[in-house]
Amino acid sequence: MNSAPSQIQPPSDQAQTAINALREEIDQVDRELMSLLNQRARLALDIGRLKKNAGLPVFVPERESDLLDKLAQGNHGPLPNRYLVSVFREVISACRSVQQPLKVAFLGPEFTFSHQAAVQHFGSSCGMAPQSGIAEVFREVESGRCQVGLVPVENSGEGAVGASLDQFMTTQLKVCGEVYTPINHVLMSQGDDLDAITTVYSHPQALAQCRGWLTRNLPQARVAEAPSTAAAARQAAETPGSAAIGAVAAARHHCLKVLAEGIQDYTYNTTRFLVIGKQDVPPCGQDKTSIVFLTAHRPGSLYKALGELAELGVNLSRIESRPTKDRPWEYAFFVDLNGHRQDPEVAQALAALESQVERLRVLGSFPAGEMLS
Ligand SMILES: O=C(O)C(=O)C[C@]1(C(=O)O)C=C[C@@H](O)C=C1
Repeated sequence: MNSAPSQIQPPSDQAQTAINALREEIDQVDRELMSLLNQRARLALDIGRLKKNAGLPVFVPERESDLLDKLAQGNHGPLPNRYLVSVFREVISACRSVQQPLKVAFLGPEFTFSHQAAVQHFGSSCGMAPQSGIAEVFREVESGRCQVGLVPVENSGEGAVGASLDQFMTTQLKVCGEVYTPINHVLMSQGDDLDAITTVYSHPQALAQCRGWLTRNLPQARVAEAPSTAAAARQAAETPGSAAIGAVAAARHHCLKVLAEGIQDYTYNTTRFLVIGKQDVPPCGQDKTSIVFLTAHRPGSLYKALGELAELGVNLSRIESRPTKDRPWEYAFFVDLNGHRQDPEVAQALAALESQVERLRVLGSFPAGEMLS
């Protein structure tokens, strides 16, 4: 894999002069941006003082979502919306932090895809609080030690994350956001020779997602399960002749070489996370609502329940069943629907649904996440 360093020819004097002139213009733009960013931070500080006096939370998901939507709609390039939105997420993150740093609980350790999702959504000017399990993420937010948490709820290939659904059955926390994170697995190692790799470490789910690639490209290697993709990266950094599968951030953190990227068997491999917190989020116009309900053990009860939503033209984006645990062979149904609980047709549908089911809880209405690919 070693290739000779390419010979970079020095630019002509004319090209160098033009580059220098453009760099001076960039310096000027950067000075203006800095001044504007500080002006924006001062405005955020003013808002922060007013919110504090009124007892309002620093984090306002619907405003952040609306602001990013408006910027994306008004953007005429050349920066693609994806890049523009991630720059502004960082700007908002910094302006939020000058008011009060947000503490985010997520399923740790650092440099896993959950960590990546937390940074993607909240920006890097936050206190990141990695937890040892999904239940611990809920406890951190319930106790107030963290204002928000982020938990995985489903993967495009592997389906539902049961441990998160179980927590939603009993918690009083609300869903206040949604994040889609592309899971782009890389193979990382100290060396750069694929043939010399004898062991590949990773989390069982990551190994399962890359099984086909491993069979084709590393038939000689044994696979070894690790508690997380980040732990696998650490193990690869400590074990010569081994490799790990995980996020590129873990490779960077452990100074490992990325030998192959996007090695998951299905190119569309995305995990959906939910943001949990204590606040009710008002509508932003692009909302979803998560609910959970139990139906009576009678023929047609689920059919009737869903019929109420269909009658009012409410679109469902997901339905999932999960054993209730307290009564054997009884199930809770998790449904996500388009719209906010305050939208008249959603409010009407939820009231009608309530009359058909044994127990209904609205987990929260929140700005719909953007599906990145
Ligand atoms: O609008 C607010 O409430 C702000 O505090 C400003 C701001 C921003 O930077 O735009 C920061 C944090 C909030 O979550 C939403 C928006």
